[in-house]
Amino acid sequence: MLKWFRRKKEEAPGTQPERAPEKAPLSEPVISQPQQETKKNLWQKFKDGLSKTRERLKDSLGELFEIDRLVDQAFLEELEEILITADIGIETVNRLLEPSRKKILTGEPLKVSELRRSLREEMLQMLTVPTPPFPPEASPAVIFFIGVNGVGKTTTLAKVAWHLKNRGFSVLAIAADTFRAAAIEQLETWGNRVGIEVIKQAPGADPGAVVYQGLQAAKARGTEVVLVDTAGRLHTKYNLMEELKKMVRVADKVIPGAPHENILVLDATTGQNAVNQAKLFGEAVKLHSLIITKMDGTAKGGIAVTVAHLFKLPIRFVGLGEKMEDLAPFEPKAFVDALLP
Ligand SMILES: Nc1nc2c(ncn2[C@@H]2O[C@H](COP(=O)(O)OP(=O)(O)OP(=O)(O)O)[C@@H](O)[C@H]2O)c(=O)[nH]1
Repeated sequence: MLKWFRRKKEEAPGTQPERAPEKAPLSEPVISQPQQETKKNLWQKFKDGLSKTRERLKDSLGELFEIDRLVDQAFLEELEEILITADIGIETVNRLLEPSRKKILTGEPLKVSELRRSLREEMLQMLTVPTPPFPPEASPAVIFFIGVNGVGKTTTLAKVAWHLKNRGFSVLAIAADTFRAAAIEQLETWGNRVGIEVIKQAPGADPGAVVYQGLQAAKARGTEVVLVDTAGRLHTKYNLMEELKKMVRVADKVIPGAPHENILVLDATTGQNAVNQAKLFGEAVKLHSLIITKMDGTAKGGIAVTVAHLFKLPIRFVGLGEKMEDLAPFEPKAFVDALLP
């Protein structure tokens, strides 16, 4: 749990700063005592946040796994059903149980304890996707927050900004959801709370123009990380995707290679809908990673396994509440341990 975010280069011993620290906090150690405490709390939060999903799985799986007998077809079917109720999609469940099913089909004896081990291994493997450093190693690192309305994009952007700021990065946010006036206001409120600058224009302005202005500002100020809040709803799906593509083009024009990370934000409570959203946005722009929000309020946490499996994208963080500190880095092993009995 120690490597949430990559360390700032200037804080690594023996390396020269890329840029002189601008403010006092930048010279402070990355992990101070209170932050260690926060980490411990977050670790607990991560487990607590998954409790609804765990309870759903644990009770039924616990019962099923209780006696270490030989597994048969009926057992597999029951297991399949239980996994599906935690919102692990059918395709993913099939993949998770494939090695066990093969054994049964070929008449090879398979004990419950072996199946349990295999399920754990398969799930862990599915969730272990190569995860590049965060924030990306570019200066400024430009990160787009993408997703449909209400999934928690703005809140999550603020949480990430808060964590980055605590780790000494200079951060700027761009309010590129100009479709809804309230979205701009919401980001501004969060910006004040977190203590970061928010670049905005009037509601209805061209989001590409806001991105352009924001990135120019970041370049001029030497900001290290730029977080871009994008729209989740427009008049039509076509417009939404075209607008997103345009913002990407603008970003790349101002800072070649930007955006360096497009994070798709998904709401765990929407279950399988998340799969359609990932498909839709993935068709429009390259997605680099996922953040799954509202894990605290759902028994559908299994959706994390499904999206990681289907889209082979790393899950950066999970949202565990509405406050700034309610964001935890996603740890595949901890997730599997917390979920399976
Ligand atoms: N319980 C819980 N609530 C969350 C979490 N993340 C966000 N929320 C809440 O979800 C609601 C929607 O969050 P927003 O950040 O406004 O979502 P958005 O995707 O930016 O939505 P638009 O601005 O409408 O596009 C808010 O009430 C948040 O407080 C989370 O991890 N857990």
